[in-house]
Formats: sequence, structure tokens, C-alpha cells
Amino acid sequence: MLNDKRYLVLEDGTVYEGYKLGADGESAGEIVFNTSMTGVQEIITDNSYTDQIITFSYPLIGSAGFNTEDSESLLPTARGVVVREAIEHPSNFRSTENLDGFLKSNDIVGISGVDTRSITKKIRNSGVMKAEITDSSDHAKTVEAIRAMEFARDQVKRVSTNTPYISTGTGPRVALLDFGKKENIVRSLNQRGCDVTVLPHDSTSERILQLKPDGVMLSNGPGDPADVTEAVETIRNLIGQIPIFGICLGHQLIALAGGASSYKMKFGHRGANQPVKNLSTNKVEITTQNHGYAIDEDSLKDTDFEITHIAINDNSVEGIRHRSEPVFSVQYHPEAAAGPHDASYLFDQFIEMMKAGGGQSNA
Ligand SMILES: NC(=O)CC[C@H](N)C(=O)O
Repeated sequence: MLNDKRYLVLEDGTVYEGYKLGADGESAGEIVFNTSMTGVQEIITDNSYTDQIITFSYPLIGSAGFNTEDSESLLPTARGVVVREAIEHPSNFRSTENLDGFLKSNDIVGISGVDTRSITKKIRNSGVMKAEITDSSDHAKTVEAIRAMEFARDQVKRVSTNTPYISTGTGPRVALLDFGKKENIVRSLNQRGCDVTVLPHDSTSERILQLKPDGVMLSNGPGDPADVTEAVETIRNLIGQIPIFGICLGHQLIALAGGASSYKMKFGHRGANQPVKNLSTNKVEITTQNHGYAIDEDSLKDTDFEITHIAINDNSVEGIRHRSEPVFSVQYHPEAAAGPHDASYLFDQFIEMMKAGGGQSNA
């Protein structure tokens, strides 16, 4: 039996007719696209997508199925999923659910059977915009509601851990500020022996230093970095006190703490084949990315930070380091999950920095 009809309605009035996928109900958010061909469970459960509807540009989604080990968070906060074809019967011994079942289990609304290539091209040409997945055929009313919609700007608070906890290890002690972390950041540190204390996003610099960590990890996370003002102040107080490594939102917050500024990109970088040039080695790393904001290159000029990595496709800033203090960060995701492991060396660099008591990174 064909699934029930469902619609994707965009802020500009465009309507795509498809079929119901996932949870009942309707959901609105900022529509973005991700070009990855794998790692669907990791992408859907990455809390950087809070308040966003994820369109997969690759047509066949869900062939590897879903399981209980590969989620990047246990409470996904994406507002919706848009696919061309939802695979009903995954081919993977590890799979315990198909896409429809996984979305239902996580109360995520989805739509299938729509032209995701056209949607991707529209977002690329017009920029990200608001959208709604709905069963209602009163599209004029939906467009009106979308246009009136505003997002609460407390996304980080909504996804950060509320209580500190420790993921134990016998190596360097890392205080991880959780802005909506991907679990594979913790795993990547644990795999290298680190003892990781995960802290709420609004932990103060005094509280962090009281734990006497060897280093501070600043995680990825959703929303506009300019809204995370409390953490920017905390990071400003930590620079010069302790080695710091930032990923994605963590990278943006370090730059803001250093006096630089961020801007919203037209459609961001979201995929697992984003080429980045390491300016120290002149090597190109293929990276996993998921960001809609970036650091303004010119705004770094009057700060103590220098650029270490740039995106090959658009020359945007992909990495920075402090000129004299043990502080560095990247806009992309060295923890991959999913995607290439070209950039995993950065975790090793962070550990060497902590072991050296905070020497300079050669990111
Ligand atoms: N993955 C992230 O940490 C994203 C950072 C920020 N929310 C952005 O969209 O640019």
C-alpha cells in the first residue's frame, strides 16, 4: 500500500509532494542539505542539526540500516529528514531498524519520494531557508506559518549535558565543554587513553580549572556561535591557562573569544568529502563537515590567531591556532563519524600538547 501523502513546503512557496516517512505530525525548521553517501545514523543524531531539516542529496538512504551503537547522541534534535528513496529492507547484519522505524523511534518527521536533487540545487542557489514537512494540503497557510516562525536561540542549552560525568581513561585528563557534542569526540579521546570529564556548556573557567585537567576540549554544537556568549567569556579566561582544542562550534567560539567575528554562510558545508588544505604541510585532507557559519578571515588579522587550514572549494577558514599559546581548532570534524579519518591526527596533536604541558600545536 502506498504511504500516505506528505508535503515539504519551503519558505519561498515551493511545494514538494511525497510520502509519509517516520513519525506522525508535522515539523518545521531550517532546511539544509548533506551530500554524504554513508553515515546516515551519525548525521541524523548529530545535535548540530538542532532545529534543522536534513535533506540527503544522495538518493538511496538507509541501506546500512540503523543500530544501537552508532548514534552520535541518544536524543536527536533534528526537525526532519528528506529523502528521495527510503530503503525498507537494509542489508547489514548490524541493522536492527530501517529508516522509517528509526525516525519513528526518535519521533522525527520525514518525507520520501521527493526530488532531493532539485531541493539541493534550490538551497545552493537561494541559500538555506525555513521549511515545513506536513500532511496538510493547505499550502498557503503553511507558507504563512513558516514565514512567521522564529527559532529560540538557546539551541546549545537544549542539547548540552546538564550534569557532569566522566568517561574514564588512564591518560591525559580532558575537560570537555559539551555544546551538543558528537559522541565520537569522546570515543576518539578515550581510544587514545584520555580520561574525559564532560561538562555542561555554561561551566565557568574557575570550575573547569578546579578539576585540574591537562586540557580542554570544546565540542561541536548547533546554532549561531554569536549566541553562545557565556562560553566565549569562559574560553577567553582559559586561553593562556591550559591547552585548548576546539571542533566546529568550539572552533568558532575560540575565534570569537580571540576577538574575531563569524558570519552565516549561504548554504554551509555538510558532507564527508570536503577538501581542506593544511597550510603547514600543504597537504589536502578530505574531511567531514557540518556547519552553516564560518569565521571571517579578515577579522582574524587583528587577533593573536593565525589561519592553519582553508577550504579548497571556497577558501573559507577551516582551522586556526594561537600564535603563542597552546590553543588550536578546526571548523571540520576530525572525529569523522562518519567519513574519512584524514584529520584524526589532530587528536594526537592535542595529546602531545597536553603531555608537553601546553607547548605550541603545529596544526
Ligand atoms: N557542527 C557544528 O558544530 C556547527 C557549528 C555551528 N552551529 C554552525 O552551523 O556553523
